[in-house]
Amino acid sequence: MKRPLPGAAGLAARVVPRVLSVAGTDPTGGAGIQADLKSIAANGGYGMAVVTALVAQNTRGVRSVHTPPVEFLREQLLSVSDDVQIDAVKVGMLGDAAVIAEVAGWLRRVRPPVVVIDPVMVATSGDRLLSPEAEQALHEVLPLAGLITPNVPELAVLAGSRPAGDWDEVVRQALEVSARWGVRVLAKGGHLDGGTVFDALVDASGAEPVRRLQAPRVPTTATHGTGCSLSSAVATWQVTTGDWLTSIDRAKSWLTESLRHGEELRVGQGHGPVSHFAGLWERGGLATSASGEWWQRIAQLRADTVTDPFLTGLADGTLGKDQFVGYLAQDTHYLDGYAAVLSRLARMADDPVEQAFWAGSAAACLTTETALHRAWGASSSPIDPIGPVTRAYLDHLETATDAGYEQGVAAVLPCYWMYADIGRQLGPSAAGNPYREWIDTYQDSLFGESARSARGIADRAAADAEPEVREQMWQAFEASAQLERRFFAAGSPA
Ligand SMILES: Nc1ncnc2c1ncn2[C@@H]1O[C@H](COP(=O)(O)OP(=O)(O)OP(=O)(O)O)[C@@H](O)[C@H]1O
Ligand SMILES: Cc1ncc(COP(=O)(O)O)c(N)n1
Repeated sequence: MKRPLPGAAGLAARVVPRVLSVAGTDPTGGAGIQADLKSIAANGGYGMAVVTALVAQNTRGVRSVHTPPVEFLREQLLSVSDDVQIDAVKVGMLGDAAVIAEVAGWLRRVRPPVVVIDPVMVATSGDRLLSPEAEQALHEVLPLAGLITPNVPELAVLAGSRPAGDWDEVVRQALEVSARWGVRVLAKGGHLDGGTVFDALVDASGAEPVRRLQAPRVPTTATHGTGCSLSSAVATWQVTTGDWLTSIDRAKSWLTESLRHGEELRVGQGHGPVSHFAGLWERGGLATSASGEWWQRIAQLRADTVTDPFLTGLADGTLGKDQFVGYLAQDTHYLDGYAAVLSRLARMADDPVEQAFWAGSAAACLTTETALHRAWGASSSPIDPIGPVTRAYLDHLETATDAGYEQGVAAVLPCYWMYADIGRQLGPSAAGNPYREWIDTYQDSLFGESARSARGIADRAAADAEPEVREQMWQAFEASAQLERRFFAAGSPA
């Protein structure tokens, strides 16, 4: 079953896959359950974990393994499945035959929609994580998977052969394993040499049995837990994409990026972990978005604004012409004053990009928007006197900007953002709507882009501001949002 892609659903909330890792532990956080939880989160999922074995290990090797009684494993598995709807399961270290039997029984009963099994046998350090007697017991669990992800030595054990020396042999063994166990195989080539790492998705019963993937080999010692991290990422993606090759491709792009940053973590003296969130940190930073929080806090006000009779009348074209012209006259006063404040911000900004943005916005106010007003017969130097709400709004913008650049930036933001949001919510206007041009101006993608830039500037200013100034920014933002709402209400049909 396909679920909508995260982020692709427009206004709908993003679907967060609920992914369970059934695996062993690594107290240094690079492999096993600790890596799985990071990988699931980094790939957009909600991670859960059932521990099969407690492993005293670090980046250099394994000291000892403690396996809790299988009754307790059963309790953990049932605690999750009795309460939570599980979208995907990743199975890692199983350790011994009794654990394999327990997990296989649970999988047969619960039948999670996505199951990825990483047949963990030996750690990167060379230590065994599956007793040799238990290799046979894997027969019971592997066919329950949608995908298994052996590395070169694990594939050889499953194929009953010697470890493959080259890529063709890896693919031959993967075909054999896929046919014998009736399961899809992601054969991983990380253990082979060469500047490119190969992996192959092999399904002996498929129309295209072998699909190859390749990626540049990252020159790094930080490869501890790559297998764990990859299989969890694939399980997470499979919930939303519904296509194994796409899921593997996305997981691998993320893993390659995470491998590139692993050594920066400086964890341990052996094979260190990959940096699961490096890409996210780089793209999103660590700062929370102040504007995002402010936007949430004015949710009710925004809802009241879009349902104001003035705006609903505009949207369906039933608003009286006089009312609209009266509104435009006030808006012309407003835009004059707003452009003056934006020009002040351009002079106050330290950053040349911000200076140019405010100056460009001021110019756009005076040209594009006043042209729209003129087309509607409202004079560019209106005769209608300035109304009390317009006066109050402009006074507020000036006062906020007197207090400082940060406060001024926060005060001008609602005009960008609420208009862009209103334009988006009103949707494409009907062909016969007399107010079509006005609505379309605010739906323009350039307007949305300006709103995003203004937001970015406000967030940067807030991130660097002292708490007291940040609080004043919020107050300036909220007061402007209130005045936006009152501005529309002033134009509403009596
Ligand atoms: N140096 C590297 N550069 C880029 N990709 C790599 C590198 N090492 C491993 N990979 C990729 O990481 C994934 C896991 O590969 P590998 O064959 O090492 O599995 P594994 O042995 O189970 O991992 P682990 O190191 O956790 O035991 C594969 O997709 C592989 O292509
Ligand atoms: C609990 C546990 N599970 C799996 C691995 C394999 O990971 P790697 O081969 O990268 O060390 C591990 N070391 N520990």
